[in-house]
Amino acid sequence: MASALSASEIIHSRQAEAPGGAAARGLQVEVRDAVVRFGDLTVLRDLELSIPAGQFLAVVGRSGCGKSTLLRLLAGLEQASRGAVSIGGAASAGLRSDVRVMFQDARLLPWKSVLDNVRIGVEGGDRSQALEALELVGLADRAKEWPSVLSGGQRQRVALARALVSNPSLLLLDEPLGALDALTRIEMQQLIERLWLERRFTAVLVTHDVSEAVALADRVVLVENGTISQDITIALARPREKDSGFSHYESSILNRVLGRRPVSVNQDGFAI
Ligand SMILES: Nc1ncnc2c1ncn2[C@@H]1O[C@H](COP(=O)(O)OP(=O)(O)OP(=O)(O)O)[C@@H](O)[C@H]1O
Repeated sequence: MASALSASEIIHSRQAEAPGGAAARGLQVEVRDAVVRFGDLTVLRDLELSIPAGQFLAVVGRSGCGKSTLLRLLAGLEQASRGAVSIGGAASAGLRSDVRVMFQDARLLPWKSVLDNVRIGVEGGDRSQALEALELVGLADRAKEWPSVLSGGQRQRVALARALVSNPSLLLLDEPLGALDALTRIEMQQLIERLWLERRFTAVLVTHDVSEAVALADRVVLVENGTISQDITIALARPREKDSGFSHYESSILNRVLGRRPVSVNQDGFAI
């Protein structure tokens, strides 16, 4: 789980460059030979990762393997003690205005209305842009209310609106749906996929849920022993149907996360 952040870390004050409100182009991300240490603990080691612009990447792995640390490294919230991170061709140097992060808890400011929470995400607190973003997530009619009267799923929609209001080029998602019930989770997955298809930002999703990774990602990487041990392309049409192709990816990735030998079935239908 990501450690607590200050409000200024979560909320970037400048708007991404998106002339005329045009869809932001996704940013290419490169991580080269990265090492992240906390004291004596080496969490990421010799990590190599290249994410093409506009790709939807999911990061899976056992609890504590370093998924959130990798995401924080991409966000500029963590520094590599060795190696390099570049975002859109520029060496990473802390938080950027065109990179946004969404966490498992919505982190809304309770003393601000829903609309004002979204306005925080855009330069000058532009009201109409914030309202548009709330419309995108289906909550424009709740703009004047307090976050406390919203459901958990609605609060995450507001957090998504705040993350997307400035049209970011890289969206980093740290278990954003982890606390939601199954149905709300599926609805949110569909919403995130729709917005990604419309805007084509680069997306990196950290999740414990292999099914969610297969439902959303073009590619799934498995973090193990501080580095990327598996890199799987999900060659399924969108929107994803939960058919046999989906189940194949789901069970194959789950087996790899658990370190299990893949199960084969013989001609009589028995597992071997
Ligand atoms: N700021 C920090 N200081 C010290 N140790 C840290 C810090 N941040 C993370 N760690 C440690 O690094 C390791 C990886 O943490 P991280 O949160 O990246 O794992 P994770 O894979 O996201 O875990 P989970 O799936 O449980 O959320 C853990 O052992 C954690 O305790």
